[in-house]
Parts: sequence; structure tokens; C-alpha cells
Amino acid sequence: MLTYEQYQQRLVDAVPRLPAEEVAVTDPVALLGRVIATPVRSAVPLPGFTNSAMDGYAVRAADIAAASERSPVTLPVAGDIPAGDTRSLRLEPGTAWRIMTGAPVPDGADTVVQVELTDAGTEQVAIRAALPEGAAVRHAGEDVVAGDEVLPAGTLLHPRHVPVLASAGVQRISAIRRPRIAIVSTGDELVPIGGEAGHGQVVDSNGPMLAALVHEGGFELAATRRVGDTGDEVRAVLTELAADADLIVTTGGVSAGAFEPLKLAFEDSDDDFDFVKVSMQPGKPQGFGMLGDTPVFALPGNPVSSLVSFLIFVAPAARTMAGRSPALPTGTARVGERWQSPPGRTQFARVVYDDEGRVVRPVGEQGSHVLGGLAGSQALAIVPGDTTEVAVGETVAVIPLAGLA
Ligand SMILES: Nc1nc2c(c(=O)[nH]1)N[C@H]1C(S)=C(S)[C@@H](COP(=O)(O)OP(=O)(O)OC[C@H]3O[C@@H](n4cnc5c(N)ncnc54)[C@H](O)[C@@H]3O)O[C@H]1N2
Ligand code: MOO
Repeated sequence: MLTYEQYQQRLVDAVPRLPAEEVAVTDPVALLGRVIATPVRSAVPLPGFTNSAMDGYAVRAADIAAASERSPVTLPVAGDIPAGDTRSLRLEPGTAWRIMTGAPVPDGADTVVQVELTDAGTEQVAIRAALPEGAAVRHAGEDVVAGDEVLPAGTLLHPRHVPVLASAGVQRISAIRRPRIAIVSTGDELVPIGGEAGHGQVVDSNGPMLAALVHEGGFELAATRRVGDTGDEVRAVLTELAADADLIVTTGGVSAGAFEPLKLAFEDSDDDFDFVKVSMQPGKPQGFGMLGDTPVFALPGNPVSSLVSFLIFVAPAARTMAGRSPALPTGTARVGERWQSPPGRTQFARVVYDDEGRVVRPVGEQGSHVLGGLAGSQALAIVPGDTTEVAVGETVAVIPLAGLA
């Protein structure tokens, strides 16, 4: 049996890297989660013009050098400069302009006195403090000089990158698209979400769960489909989806039963498709192959197995396709309550944190079909295959189940 690390690496190596494309910056929300392929340089300096950091008065520091609480310096006020004022103004020595935060500092002024240090006059202003030259002035280009690299290649676009991207005076950037993932639930027993499951039937919960994981992982949903347990039907649907999707995920039909549709579709075909057993619990039976250029991940049908398989195999491969690092964010935690782990298989145990988020304990029954325990969990603890008993006080690696992107 393969270890999950070996199989994960095999998949990461096998998937294609998606090409970069030119995209407009006008909808930055649509760019979140995409990786920049070529560095973004600013076409403009930032700030674009020298402006005030305070509401107050633009002056020359030399003119207020003698000002103090006891003996304020009074200067005539030439007028108001609100934010958005596009005039090119000058400050005459021995005068002041009333100025607002973000408004252009007039030529000749080198300092802004915040209004709290004055009498707030409009015709003339009494200034009660001397200030060093440059106080409350934000100089053109002090943040970014035109031509500076503001976002290096490889940046995964996040809300914190949006302000500089919006302000850099560039119209288009080169970025890799988020993989478009199609999801196919297999099984004659499945009824669609919203439908009623009769005796022998179950609601297709994997399809919606995987669609939610696609969204949470920072990928795009290409399609969701349900197919019955025949190899021909599975083949036809996958072939159709491969024309549009970057990656296909199927669930069910990969174990040892008499009607395993993924195996029926691919096991004895000429396609490059492998079914393997991975020493992990849940998630032991796995399949992977390429339909043309489109990788197909055949995950086991048990819902918890499907979720774990998506996180451990699909997400790292899809992140790699998108130019991101394969590994999901992980952490460590201390064990607060003992539990057992199957011998010889890495266990991905459903756990919850204590109030401080440092200690975990198992939650619910650990069977691969247990939906309630899954819902109640906050993280997966990774227990190595040579551990059969996880003892209180040990440290375990954990994958938090929130914030997967
Ligand atoms: N003889 C053996 N039987 C099984 C083995 C084995 O090694 N030998 N492995 C077991 C393990 S481990 C797993 S995991 C499952 C994997 O089964 P399949 O991938 O073939 O999945 P199915 O048989 O189609 O379904 C399993 C289970 O999950 C339910 N299911 C399937 N799809 C959905 C869905 N979309 N939404 C909700 N629930 C779904 C299905 O009804 C079954 O209960 O095989 C074991 N058996
Ligand atoms: O691998 Mo199965 O997922 O153990 O239940």
C-alpha cells in the first residue's frame, strides 16, 4: 500500500500547470485566489502628489518656529484646499492655507499643523506649536516610485493586495486562473439534494459537499452531475465534462463491489487510469487518471472519506495547477483525550479544539459514514500509521477545517 504522502506527491507531479492569461484589474474580487504570473510594476508614484496627513493648515515650518502655547503665531489664511482640489496652488511666505486630509499641499508649504494645535480660524489662524519641517506631509512617491515592483510573480491575490493593484495605474495583469472543477457523484442509490430518500436510497450529499469544498478551497465549480452505476454512463459523462473542466472529481465506485462504475469504466481500458489502496483511514481506495489533459480524481463514496480525500489529494493537486503551494495550512495541537487509531494506516481523525484552540479531543464516532461527527468537528488530526493509541499530552499535526483557502 502507498502512504498518503507518496500518493499525494504522485498526483501533484501528474497534474498539468495551468497557463497564465491577461486579465483586467477592474474586478479585483474576481481575481482573489489567483496567482500573479509576471511581476506587477506601478506605472505611477504613490502617493501620486504631495498631500496632507491631517486636517489643519499648510505652512512653512520656518514661519511658525517661534510659536508656543503662551505666544501663538498668527498667519493670514489664503483659503481652503479640500480633498479633490485639482488647482495648482502656492503658499506665500508668512501665510497659511486651510487644508484637509488627502488634499494637495501647495507649493512652498513644507508642514501641516493639525487643527487641534490652532484656534481653527478661517480669516487668520493662531498656531500654538512649532513643528519640524515635513510634519503631517505625505510626499509624492514616498510609498512607491513609478516603475517599482509592487506585487512579485507568485503572489496569491488576497484582499490586502487590492489597494496597490487598484492604484498602480495598470489596466491588466497576467494571472493563472483558478482551476475549474467538475464534480460527479456516482451511485444508483442517490437522489438529488432536496429529494426524499426512499428505502435503499440516500441523498447525494457528496456532490454538494465537494462543491462547497471547491468554493472554500479557492477553486471554481465547473459542473455538478449525478450518474448511475454503469461504466458506459460514467465514461460518457466524464468525456463530456473533460472538454470544459480543468479537473474532475468523482465519488463512489472505487472499492471491491460487483458494480463499481469507475472501475468498470476505466480499470481494463487503454486509458492511463490507476486504482490504488492508500494506507489511510478514511480514504483507502483511490483512483486517478488523465482523460486527455484533464485529471480525474476518483474518490471513495463514503462522505467522510470523500471529504478527507478532497483535502489530502485533490486540493494539493488543484493548488499546484493554480501555481500555489500544494500544502494546505496545517498546525499542531496537544491531545486532551485519548483515542485509538487503526494499525498500519494514517488516521485522519475528526477532532474539536478546546476554548483556547490548542488542545484537541476526538468528536463523534470515527466511521467513514458518520455525518454528525463530521459536522461537529473543527479539524482533522493526522495520526501516523505506527500509532494505535493517541495518548493525552502528545502533539499531533492538525488540518483546520475552516479557512481552507
Ligand atoms: N469488500 C470491500 N468492501 C469495501 C472496501 C474494501 O476494501 N473491500 N473498502 C471500503 C472503504 S474503506 C470505502 S471508503 C468504501 C468506498 O466505496 P466506494 O468508493 O466504492 O463507494 P460506494 O460503494 O459507491 O459508496 C460507499 C458508501 O457511500 C455512500 N455514498 C456514495 N456516494 C454518495 C454520495 N454522493 N452522497 C452520499 N453518500 C454516498 C454509499 O451509499 C455507500 O454507503 O468501500 C468500502 N467497502
Ligand atoms: O477508506 Mo474507507 O474511506 O476507510 O472508509
